[in-house]
Amino acid sequence: MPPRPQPETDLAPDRGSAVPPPPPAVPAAEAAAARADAADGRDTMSPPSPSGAQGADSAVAERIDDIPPKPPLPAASRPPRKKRAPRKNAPAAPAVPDKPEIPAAVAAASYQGAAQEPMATPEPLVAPEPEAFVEPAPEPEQVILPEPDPAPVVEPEPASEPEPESEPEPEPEPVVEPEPEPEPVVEPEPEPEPVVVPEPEPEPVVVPEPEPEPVIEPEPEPVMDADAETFKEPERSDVEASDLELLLGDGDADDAEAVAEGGEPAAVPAPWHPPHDIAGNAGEAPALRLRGVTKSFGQTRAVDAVDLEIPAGSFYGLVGPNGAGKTTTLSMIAGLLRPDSGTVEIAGVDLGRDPRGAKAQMGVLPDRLRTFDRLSGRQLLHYYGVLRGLRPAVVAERAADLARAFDLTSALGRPVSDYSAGMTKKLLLAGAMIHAPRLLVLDEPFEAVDPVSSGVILEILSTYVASGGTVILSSHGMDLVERVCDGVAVIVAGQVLARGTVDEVRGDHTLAERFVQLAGGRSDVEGLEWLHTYSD
Ligand SMILES: Nc1ncnc2c1ncn2[C@@H]1O[C@H](COP(=O)(O)OP(=O)(O)OP(=O)(O)O)[C@@H](O)[C@H]1O
Repeated sequence: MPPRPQPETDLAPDRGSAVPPPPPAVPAAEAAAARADAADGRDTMSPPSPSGAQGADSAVAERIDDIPPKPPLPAASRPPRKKRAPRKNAPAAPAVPDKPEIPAAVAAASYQGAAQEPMATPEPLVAPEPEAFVEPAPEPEQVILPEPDPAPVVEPEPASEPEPESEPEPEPEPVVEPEPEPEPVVEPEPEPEPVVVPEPEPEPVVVPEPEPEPVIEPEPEPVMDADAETFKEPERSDVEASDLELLLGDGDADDAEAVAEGGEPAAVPAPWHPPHDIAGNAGEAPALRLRGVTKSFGQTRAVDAVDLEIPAGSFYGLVGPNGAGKTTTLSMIAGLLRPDSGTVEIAGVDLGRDPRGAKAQMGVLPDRLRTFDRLSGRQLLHYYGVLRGLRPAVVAERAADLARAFDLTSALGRPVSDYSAGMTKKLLLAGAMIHAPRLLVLDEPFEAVDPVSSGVILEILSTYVASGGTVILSSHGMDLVERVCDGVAVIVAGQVLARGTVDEVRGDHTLAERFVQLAGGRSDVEGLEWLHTYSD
């Protein structure tokens, strides 16, 4: 060990009373490390053991054994022991000679001096004179002498003094112990559990089939109890809502607009002489009768004085080129549009005068599949049925039957927005049928529907017609119309150019050929030669 300047003055008087053998010289680096440990308050004064630093650790471990066991801590929350880590790297142990036990007070005093003059030690190491080494050794013993027991026998007591040395060390550890205690409070890592719990939430989102009732109950009121004026509300709000409510309620969109603007609620019936398109029972009101129905959009006359009479139990087709006025005509039949002039009767009930009574006898598949598509298929069918005044149990039973017929059973729990176009069309067709109306008004019911489903729909409709129901549909499928319909009307530019039974209309041609004749033939395709030049 290097000479320690501070103890020299204190130990001079008693020097020689007990002089231990001089310790061997210590390399400068090790001595500096030892002093660094001393400056940190570490136990470098304890006699070096054969194992060096490990011996010091074992001594500390023995002291730790006297401390009551700590509660187990989670690895993550256990604080790092900063004071132990450097001790493992303490290099002084191997070369430090044996030293006598030194009381803690002396050690503290001597290391205080060392800490005050840390840079003075290297110089004595450069000149390792034996005299300098003799001085430090007696230092501890002569410090003991001033104490009550001068006899060297008392020196063993210093052996008991190390105990106080060991006491202060455990002190920091008890300080460490309380620290972990609060951490166990942090342990409640049950936090991840509540995080895991929310995962099941998506399931209740998928289950929301009890929702239909709360969703449906509020809205039927304005519809079922409505008179013509109440339809101003759906007009103001939502196009989709108004479509469905108008299909089921008392008025139509134009009624609402007219009433809101202070105009007349319905068109004045025009004089009309019924053309009997197809044979019906004498004296029985036709399922559908149009008299001079006209509708214009600005300068465009979409429907121009259309007359139709369709007996009950008919399967009737409305055909025509794009923009001919088919959808406009069907919309006026359904009550979605109010004619500019003319009248619409459903089973003898004037739609303009008694929209509620007329609509109660109709089921409508509108052209655009606008609906409440955030509902599931089952919810939407429930909505349709309850709005029609059916009891929920009846609705559920019929919905299951229709879904089975249209191969939608597995899709009933899914939102309608996720349906394909064909699935949506079949679902809305089921909704149009759920209240068993006398008349079905279907705008292109087979569009986007696969052949299998088309066959199913045709079978259902044929059975429906055979039992007395009436169907009027629009379609571009001439073959289909020719095959399944009893009567047909060809409408071009808003006017009916031909009507009657299918045989009457097609004559000696196919219905497609007759359609082309009436619609004006093929358009001019000249001038498109550039299409064959290919830009690449
Ligand atoms: N809301 C509207 N506003 C303005 N014009 C309209 C409106 N609805 C339809 N029309 C016009 O009325 C005419 C008839 O349209 P409609 O939809 O009834 O034809 P369509 O026979 O059903 O055609 P498609 O076979 O293509 O469905 C077209 O000229 C169309 O542009």
